[in-house]
Amino acid sequence: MYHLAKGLYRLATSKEEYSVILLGLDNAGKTTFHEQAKSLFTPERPDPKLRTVPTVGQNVSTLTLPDMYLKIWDVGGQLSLRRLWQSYYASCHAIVFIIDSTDIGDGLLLRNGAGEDGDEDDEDGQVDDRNNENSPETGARNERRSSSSRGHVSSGSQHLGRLDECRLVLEDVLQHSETEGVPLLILANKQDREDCVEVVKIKEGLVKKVFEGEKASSIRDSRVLPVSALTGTGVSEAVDWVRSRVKWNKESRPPVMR
Ligand SMILES: Nc1nc2c(ncn2[C@@H]2O[C@H](COP(=O)(O)OP(=O)(O)OP(=O)(O)O)[C@@H](O)[C@H]2O)c(=O)[nH]1
Ligand SMILES: [Mg+2]
Repeated sequence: MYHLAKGLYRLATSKEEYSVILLGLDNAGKTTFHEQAKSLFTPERPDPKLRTVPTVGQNVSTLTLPDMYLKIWDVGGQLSLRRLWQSYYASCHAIVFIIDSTDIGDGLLLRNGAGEDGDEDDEDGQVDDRNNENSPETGARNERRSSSSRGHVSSGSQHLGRLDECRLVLEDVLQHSETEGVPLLILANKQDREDCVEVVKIKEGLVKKVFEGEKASSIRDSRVLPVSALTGTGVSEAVDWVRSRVKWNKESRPPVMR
């Protein structure tokens, strides 16, 4: 009787737990996004720690949502750390791939096919609180970006960014057999900055090309959203997208009960 009651109690109080991995090049804003998500969705509601350092290893937290726990794995994006990502693929329920929209070279995206005026996608409206003057992206941080950006290309005064590196890394993630069918959210981060590339250009010039190369059999839920992890704009919407897509995909990737 005791065991039955205990079992029923557990059933009534337990929730599904899903896991999501944050991927992207170093300096993309994964840890900043993670901090904002924790601040919004953990019971303690801690202030986000926005002075980040490059992640070596992993940061983990569990968000408490009304209908599930969402475990976040924030891993390091530096080149030497990317080989560790694959150890998370089999157990993750969604992938959030974060792009630094100020470091993928506007010029290159346009040459790769996205029109200047692009077809605006109403669904994915731009984040409109651009406050570059107040941007805490300091000189020191920019230094960090230059030194860690192995794929960073510049030609004269033109900053061509890390578009190719970003594309290759994303392709590599999606080609891995263990990520097949896993919902993918691509976040065009740093949309608060004046020099960011608009989400429509990122979709046309980068994401579309990556998907064209995907195996025809690999059907996955995907979405591109503009965010500013630093200001927090779009973070809640991003978490909500993940929440709905992992549930949708639960027959393929069942949750664990907690
Ligand atoms: N302006 C602006 N800066 C941002 C934004 N998100 C992150 N940053 C800055 O970008 C830098 C890198 O952010 P992190 O969150 O540490 O980047 P990361 O992807 O975790 O980097 P690794 O751990 O090395 O892989 C920091 O200086 C952040 O303040 C954003 O939305 N807007
Ligand atoms: Mg980090």
